Amino acid sequence: MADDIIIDVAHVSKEYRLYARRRDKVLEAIDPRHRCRHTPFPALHDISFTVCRGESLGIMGVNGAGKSTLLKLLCRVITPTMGKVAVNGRISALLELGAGFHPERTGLENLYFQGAIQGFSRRETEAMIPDIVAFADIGDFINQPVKVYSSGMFIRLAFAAAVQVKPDILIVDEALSVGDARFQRRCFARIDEMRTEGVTFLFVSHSTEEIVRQCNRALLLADGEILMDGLPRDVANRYLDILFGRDLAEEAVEKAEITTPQAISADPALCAFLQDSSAEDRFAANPLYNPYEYRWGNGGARILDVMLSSTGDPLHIVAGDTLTLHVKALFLRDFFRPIWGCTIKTKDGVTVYGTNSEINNAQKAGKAVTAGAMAVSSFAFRCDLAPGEYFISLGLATDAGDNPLDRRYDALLLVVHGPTNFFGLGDLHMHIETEC
Ligand SMILES: Nc1ncnc2c1ncn2[C@@H]1O[C@H](COP(=O)(O)OP(=O)(O)OP(=O)(O)O)[C@@H](O)[C@H]1O
Repeated sequence: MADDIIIDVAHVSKEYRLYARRRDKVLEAIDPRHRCRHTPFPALHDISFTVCRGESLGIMGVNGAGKSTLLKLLCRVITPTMGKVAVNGRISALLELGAGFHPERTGLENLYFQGAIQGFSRRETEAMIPDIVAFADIGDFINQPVKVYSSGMFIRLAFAAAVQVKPDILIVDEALSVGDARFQRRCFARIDEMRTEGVTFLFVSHSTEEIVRQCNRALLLADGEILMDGLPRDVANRYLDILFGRDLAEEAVEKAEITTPQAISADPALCAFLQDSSAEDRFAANPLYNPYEYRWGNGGARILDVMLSSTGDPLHIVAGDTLTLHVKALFLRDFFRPIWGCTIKTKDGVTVYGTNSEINNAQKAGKAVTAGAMAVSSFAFRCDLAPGEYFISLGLATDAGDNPLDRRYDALLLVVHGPTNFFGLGDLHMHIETEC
């Protein structure tokens, strides 16, 4: 294995055995005449990838895709049916909640026990314990049997122990999500420190945003195979695609009899925008357009065009300008209450703000439409963002629980210029007063 490769998974398959009845498993184990009383279930099929030292790899996939199986193979909790897993370093894993903790033993006793399992002497474990206890911050519960812990306490202790043993590879499953927000923030801050120290990080999460934020590479698993290996944002988009489908109905556009909105405006550019009844997609001609947008939806409607107006110069947006995004869509079916949405994210995927006509109580935006209707919704806001680059996503959905009609993720790039008198992402217009 090359020096910088810390994990090498080569043609790995994992087959579980499913038994119709519990006694079949026992019979199979003890009696050679009953050797085949199971149905094989392939959880992973011919998986190959390598991870380099210092990489942060996110793993996504729907329930049952094989994520936990893969992590268990890496941690040697289970062995592959075929193929080879090579790991070149110490792994610390936070897999299933409290895995490895004995319920009848106290937190402290479990720490000594785990230390011994990991190959530390009692003295070494003793030296680590004050830091573990301080990080876990569960007070006197450290002396209580872990069976009385809440799931949050469990994960606090498990995480504190996992990071204290100075691993080369830290593996975190969904487990962290049971910790409260403050603890999660401390965990991710600690993970950040470890990553800058060169620790390799493997992270399974259903939160695409968290993976985009924490990882520099991502794998997408589907039905036990690697469907995609790439940049977290691209992989996250593909994952959302699997979750919600992507079947825009091109032919329906041709069939629709189009009616344009009646709105008029004093602004000639806006007037032209409103009256344009073409069913053509005009995004590519917009100066804000991001050609790497990710689009998906069930084709019930199409977001065709967008126009940005501003109290300042729409081509040079300055923090504090009031902006309006006019979004035009063509509906290809009747909808009782379409929901128009808009989200603003940083370039690395952190949502700064998102809303839609439903939660925003914008009754007029959500009024019924018939097939062939073109409608324009406007999203007006004061752009109190820090100078920087942001992606705007637009979406149309219904409250009927179907897939979104059309979603255009990161469709526009908004560049905000300064100056400002704050730091952070958004201007809260803080007022500072001092009395002496
Ligand atoms: N011990 C087992 N015996 C039989 N089948 C199993 C076993 N463990 C997992 N499986 C099956 O293997 C498949 C992959 O499971 P795995 O837990 O790896 O998926 P996952 O992607 O982690 O899912 P989730 O997001 O729900 O945690 C699933 O269909 C699951 O039912």
